[in-house]
Amino acid sequence: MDQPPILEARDLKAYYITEAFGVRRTVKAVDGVSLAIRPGEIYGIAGESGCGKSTLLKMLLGEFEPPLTPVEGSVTYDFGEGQHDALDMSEGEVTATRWSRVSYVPQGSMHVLNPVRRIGDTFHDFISTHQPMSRRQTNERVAAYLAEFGLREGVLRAFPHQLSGGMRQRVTIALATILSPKLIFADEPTTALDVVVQRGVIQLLKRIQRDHGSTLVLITHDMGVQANLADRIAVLYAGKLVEEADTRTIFKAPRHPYTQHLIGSLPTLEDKVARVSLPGRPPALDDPPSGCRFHPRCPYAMEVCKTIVPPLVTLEGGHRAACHLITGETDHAAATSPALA
Ligand SMILES: Nc1ncnc2c1ncn2[C@@H]1O[C@H](COP(=O)(O)OP(=O)(O)OP(=O)(O)O)[C@@H](O)[C@H]1O
Repeated sequence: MDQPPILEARDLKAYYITEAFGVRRTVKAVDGVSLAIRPGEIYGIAGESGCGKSTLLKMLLGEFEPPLTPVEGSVTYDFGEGQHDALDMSEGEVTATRWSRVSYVPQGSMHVLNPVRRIGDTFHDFISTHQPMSRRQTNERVAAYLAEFGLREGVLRAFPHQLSGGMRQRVTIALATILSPKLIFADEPTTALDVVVQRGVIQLLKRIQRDHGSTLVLITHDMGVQANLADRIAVLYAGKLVEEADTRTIFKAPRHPYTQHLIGSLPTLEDKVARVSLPGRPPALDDPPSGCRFHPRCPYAMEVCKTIVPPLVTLEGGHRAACHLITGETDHAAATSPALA
């Protein structure tokens, strides 16, 4: 029997709700997202900047504060002992869960590494809040763990600014994974690193996921990184999940025009000239386009796309996509199916 999902979001709506000078503004950054992440998989969340990836991450982590407000739906974790509500954890549950069960590799290592503390002190503070340990014990444990990441013991005595960007990112990943969490979120873990260092970080994440048997949720706009790491990919556009499938299907047979665009804009070795990107940008989400939110940029937009939101339909092999081109096809197939005649 299939294991239950380790993380599940059902019809999740999370909006930034602000009020200034009596004017209320609602930014629908996550608008009706449902997804289920299986234990042990690498699940990629893709989409251009402004599509709602970071907002979705905050909700999946259960770490949000006003103006971001959960409006509808649910997020649940299941670590094998039944479901927990991720959006309504007590302070005690947050402390027990964060880092030891659910951890997070943030965008930019400087967010978690205190610039005026040595790396060893940061690790000690961090580990001792979860597991009482002497300074010597933490140093030994951390040195052994850092060695697996190709980092020398001397790193423990260094300040963050004394390390290269790639070393800092490896230290951040070590910090997020030393307690063997079951669920790891990584937010743009390779952005801002050069290509060679990127490759090292990708291999490192793969190895951790394999060795610890953890589940990795990878948030990145970079489809090249998604292709290298993810088992399945969800594509977000303007706060909505527009397509989800295993990585091979996403790259070989994408059904949503937005996914086709994301993949089509990836350079290949055969390219002699730069690829042309799709004009326009994701819309502002306080007043998103009616109907399909992608219709103003879609090369195949039809009348129906301007008014009716396409449903997310399930295709062969659990592939899901939300596009009227597909719904039109399936309606047509149903209408002409001899079984239904
Ligand atoms: N604090 C905020 N108040 C109001 N709107 C916000 C706030 N933070 C983000 N938004 C809006 O929410 C939408 C989704 O933003 P989000 O940062 O989640 O997207 P993203 O895909 O992660 O992009 P990026 O990669 O640039 O972070 C955008 O339209 C953004 O302008």
